[in-house]
Parts: sequence; structure tokens; C-alpha cells
Amino acid sequence: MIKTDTMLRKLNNYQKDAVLDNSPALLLNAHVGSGKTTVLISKVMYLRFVKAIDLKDMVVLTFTNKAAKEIKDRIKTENSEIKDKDMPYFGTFHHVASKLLSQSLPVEDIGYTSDFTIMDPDELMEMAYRLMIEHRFNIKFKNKLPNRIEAIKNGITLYGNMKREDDMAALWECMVEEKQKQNKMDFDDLIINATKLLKIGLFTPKWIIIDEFQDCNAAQLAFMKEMCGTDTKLFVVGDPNQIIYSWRGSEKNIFTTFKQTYDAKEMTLPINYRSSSTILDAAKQFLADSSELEGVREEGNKIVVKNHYNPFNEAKYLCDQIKNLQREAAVNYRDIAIFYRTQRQSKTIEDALVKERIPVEVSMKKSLKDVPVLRWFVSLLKASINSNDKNNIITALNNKEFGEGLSFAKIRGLWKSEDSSVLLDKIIGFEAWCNPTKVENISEIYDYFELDNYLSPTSSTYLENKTFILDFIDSMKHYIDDKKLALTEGMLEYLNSSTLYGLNILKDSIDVEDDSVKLMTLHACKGLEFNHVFIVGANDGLIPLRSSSTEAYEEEKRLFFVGITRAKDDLEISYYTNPDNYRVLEGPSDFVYMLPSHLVAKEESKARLVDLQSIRKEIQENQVKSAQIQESTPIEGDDPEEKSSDEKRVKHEKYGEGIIESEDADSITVIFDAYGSKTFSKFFTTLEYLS
Ligand SMILES: Nc1ncnc2c1ncn2[C@@H]1O[C@H](COP(=O)(O)OP(=O)(O)OP(=O)(O)O)[C@@H](O)[C@H]1O
Repeated sequence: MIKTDTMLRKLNNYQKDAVLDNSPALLLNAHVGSGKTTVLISKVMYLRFVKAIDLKDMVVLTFTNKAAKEIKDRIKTENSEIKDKDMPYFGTFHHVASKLLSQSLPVEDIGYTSDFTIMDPDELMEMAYRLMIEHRFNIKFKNKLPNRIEAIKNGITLYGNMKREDDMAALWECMVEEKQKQNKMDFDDLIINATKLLKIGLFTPKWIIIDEFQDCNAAQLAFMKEMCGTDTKLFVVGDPNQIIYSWRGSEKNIFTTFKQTYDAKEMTLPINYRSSSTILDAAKQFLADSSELEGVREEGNKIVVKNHYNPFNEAKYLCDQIKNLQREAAVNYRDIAIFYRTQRQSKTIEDALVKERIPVEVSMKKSLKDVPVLRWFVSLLKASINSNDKNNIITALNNKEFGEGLSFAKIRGLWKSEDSSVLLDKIIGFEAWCNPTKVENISEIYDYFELDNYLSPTSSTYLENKTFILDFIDSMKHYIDDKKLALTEGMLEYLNSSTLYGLNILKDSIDVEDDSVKLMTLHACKGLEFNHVFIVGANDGLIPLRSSSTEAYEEEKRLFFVGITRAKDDLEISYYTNPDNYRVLEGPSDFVYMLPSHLVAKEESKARLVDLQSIRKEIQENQVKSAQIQESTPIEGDDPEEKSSDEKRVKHEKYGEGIIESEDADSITVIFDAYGSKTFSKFFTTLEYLS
């Protein structure tokens, strides 16, 4: 209570009014750096500790796990008796929807049971390809299957002028049926199914609080609406200037819609506390209307705009600059951040920093697919706790690297008990093994599956793979211990979370407190702040990324605005003369020209090209040595542009050369230069890998 009082005293009048407001619906228009997070946390604390609202009666929806954790941690600090389990509905939309479906809503009514598992987009695609082969569906534009599935889910017809209809509708129907049969929901199903069942009015919290409201999509709005009982109060906070996820379908006029639908009161937080007035004035150039945004800080340093010959030179320069800041101005590494537009830009900078022994942390949303052994292991565990999960049983057995490399035909033989498989016997016997097994013995899972037999102990990757699996098991054990869950129930929850949050489950995303330089994409920097910010690659084709529409270009602008406004004191923006990438134009982009000249100190890079060859060679060698980081599939907070990165070229004896568009355990889709897209079963096709 004392802390809550002190906290309220620290707020300005705009902020305090928002926290104390008791309207049935409030829309808080929070300008950049105006204390949105501060107000959100204060609001929850105020409701709990002053208004005595039970935390279980509050739904607090955030866009990242990290944001929800921050709020929960503050509540726990205020009262140490409060535990995570007392705040079951604090989390991302997917997390809360999944919680409701597994614990409070009658999922049986829609053909599921409460122990359903969650499938990520990769698993969904695997299912699609498998059904396509099994049912011999004729699907056009296979290389665009993810888009086509997304479209059919949303009732949109893609490729309307297609001459001949294909079996897309039948495939989707089959997938819906199969998901139900296997008791699995994909990410969208979580929100859609929860919304469907909420209609019955089974769960009506007293408060619904939403962060980053500007990035909500129609499905999320419907989800919120169905949770509203007659007495439910709504408190939503957002900044229309920071819409950076419209590709996810965020509603264009979401603020107007909300105001009209709920007759909401509107309040504004106009004061930016974060950035120097120079940085704020520069940021304003990227807003259509900046009249309301006020700053309180001094003028500060000019923004440095710098030119580098290429990314290698830049990486070298960044190392020198960071060392200077640390040596001469005693700046902590944790106060420095480097932002780039695409994840693949990170490697050059990271390698250079590591080489110079500068502590660095790269923020990267990695999905399970990024560590193949974990992807396989999670399939194995999912198959073991859900006997209906045909897909994962096949993935676990069929995997050539870690599983038994069994063909479809052989696996079909196993169904009919014509054949036997050690791994399948383990999968089938797992439930019985779990029953007497205690949580503290969960580490024995490794031995139960005799995993050494599957990780090739003589291979160079054995130790690394084994460590990944042991870390995963350890992290799962801690999760189950902390929550005091039964073994299978805990495993199910943990596996579902690992599907939702990817590898971040092993590590609580980026640790801002850790004394290291932070590297991240512009998308990932949302909500953070640093004293010194470097934004690299301000060339056309990167910042902004090449866009096909005015809307996309405007979104690139907002993204750059978000990046600029993370900086408190110093901002440096750089571009390349030779970007080393044919998709990127040399020289500064329009965005650099938009910075008013009186706010800018332009500097030519002093880093010469001496040693360039050796720097380049060294970094490239490191890149080859380190495992290639696959681009992640979109999980909450990810950037779609990151999906199609490295192009792998292959050669087919009949169709000639082409690029791999997609592949899974069984099939591979290649776009051939001369023949277009073709999908093959991996069992029957030999492709020569060219790159
Ligand atoms: N009333 C206040 N007085 C002084 N500083 C404040 C006040 N409110 C917030 N701040 C500071 O302003 C900065 C920005 O606050 P916060 O991160 O909550 O803003 P935000 O609106 O969430 O930002 P963004 O939307 O840009 O992510 C923080 O450093 C915070 O401590």
C-alpha cells in the first residue's frame, strides 16, 4: 500500500487521472515515451491494492510474454505472498485464450478435450503437406500454401483468376477435421475457439486491460468483446503512431471503432519523458500529426548521421565506438543498443563485437525449428503425451537425423502392427512410465527414451544436441516444480508454452539488465529504451524495406519512428555506400533526408578500408563455422519480412535449376527457373544441392 501511494505520487496529472479513472471503458491514447507501461502497471497495482480487486478478476493482455512478466513481477514485489498462479489471466492473447480453453471453457462442445496441444505454423504446414500427399489433393501455388491457408481461414479468395479450381477447400476441410481428431489447435484456433465458447458467457472478468492496443486485430477484438459482461470495465492503452504489425491484420481504425462500440471515454498522455528534444523533434518528422506530443527534456546532442563503406566496415566502426563510449564516458554496455531492419544483418555485427570481447546479446525470436534436435524432441514428447497426435508420431519416427528414418509405408505398417519400432514402443509406453514417475525424476526422460541412441554419439554435434535436450528437460522440470503441477499436466503446459514462445521459453527473452550491448531488429525494440542507440543500414531496401504499397511504406516510417524514439540521449544513424546486397540501394534513404539538417551532425566514416579484406574474411569464416541461423516462423512479435531469407538452389535432372521454396520431413517444393513450382516426395526424388 505504501509503495502504491509513492507510485501514484510519481505520476503526472494525465497519468494519475488515467489510473484513477473508473469509467466503464477508457481509451488511453499514449504518445511515445509518455509512460504507457508506467501507467499500466500503476493501474493494476491501484486496482489490486487500493480497490481490492482480486487479480483473478482481471484479464491483462499484452503483446509479449516479457511485458506480462514485468507487470506480474511488480505486483509480486509489492506483496510477496502473491504468486504467478494468482494472476492466471495476465499474458499474451494466445496464452490467456489457451488458459481459458484448457481450464474454464467447455472445449468438448467443439470436439476437443481440455488436454489439447498447440501446433505452431510449421506443424500446421507439415500436416497440410502430409494430407496433400495422403489424399492426393491437387493444390496450385504450393509454394504459397501458408498464404493460401491464411486466406482460406479468413474467408479470402486468393488468385481469383485461377483458370481451374484446385482442392484447396477440400484440403482445409480435411485439416480442420484432422486437427480435431488429433486434439490440436493452431495459434489462430486458440483465439477463435475461445471466442466461440465465451459466447456462452462463462467467463466475465471485472476488468480487461490491454497493452499496445494499436496492434490488435479483428479476432483479438472479438475475443475481448466476448469476455465483456455487463459490469466488465475496459482499459485499453495504445499509440496509433506505433502501429507496426498491420500485416497481422491489425484494425485500421481500431481507436474509433473502440470508442464507438463501447462509448469509451478518451484520455491522452502527451508528455514524452524519454528523449532529448533533438531526438524527439527528429522523430516528429515521421508523424502525420505531432501537435500533441510534448517533450520535457533538454536539447541534448545532435543526431549523428554516418556513412560506412559496407556492413563489415560498419561493424568494425561500431566496435571502436562502443569501446570509446565505455572507456572515455564510462557508459555501461547495457545502455547501448544497435537496431537493424532484418535479422540477417545481426551476424556481422555480433561476430565483430564478440571478436573484440564486447559483451553482446542478440534478441531473436527463435522458433523450435531453429534447433532441429529440439524440434524433433518436442515432437517426440507431444506424441508421447497425446496418443491421437498422428502428425507428431510420424515426425518423430520419420526424422532421418534423429528418429528412425522410417518411410510412410513402414509407419503405415506399424499402425497395422505388421512391423515394430523401438521408438514407437517408447512413445506408447510413456504414459505408463509417467504414472509412478515423480516430477523430481523427470530428468530420467533422457534415459527412458535412450536418447543417446538417436543423437549419434560419434557425431560432432552430439554434445551440443545433448545439451539442448538436457537444458530443455531441466527448464521443463523447473516449470512443473514452480507451478506444483502433476507430471503430465505440467509437461502439456510446458510443451504448449514452448510452441507459443519458441526457444525463448529456455530464456526469458532479452535481459535488459544484463551488462551487454543489445542487438535487435526494429520490430523487437518496441517498448524498450536505451541511452545510446545506433540504427544501421538506413539505405533504401532496408530502412525502408522495399514496399509494394503506400500503406507498407507508411508502416516502415512508423517502424523507424519507433526505433528513433527508443533513444534517450544519443542517436546515430548510418547507411552504406556499398551495401553488399543487390536488393539494397547505395546511399542514404529518404528517411535520412527527412531528418531536419539543424538536428543532424553529418560525419563521414573515418574507418578506412585498410584491413577490409581480412575483416571480411575473418567474419565470413566465423559465419560459416557457426550454425546457420534459420529465420524464425512468425510467433508473437515477429517480422514477416524475415521469413524468406537464404535461397537454397538445387538441380533436378528433368527440370533443371531452381530455389527451394519450402520443405518438411517428407516433401520438398522447388520453384524451377524454367518450370515454376513443383512438389516432390523426398523419398522418390534426388535433388542436387547447389548452394
Ligand atoms: N511521471 C513521470 N515522471 C518522470 N519520468 C517518467 C514519468 N512517467 C514515465 N517516465 C519515464 O519515461 C520513460 C518512458 O516511460 P514508459 O517506458 O512507461 O513509456 P511508454 O509510453 O511505455 O513508451 P513507449 O510507448 O515509447 O514504449 C521511462 O524512462 C519512464 O521511467
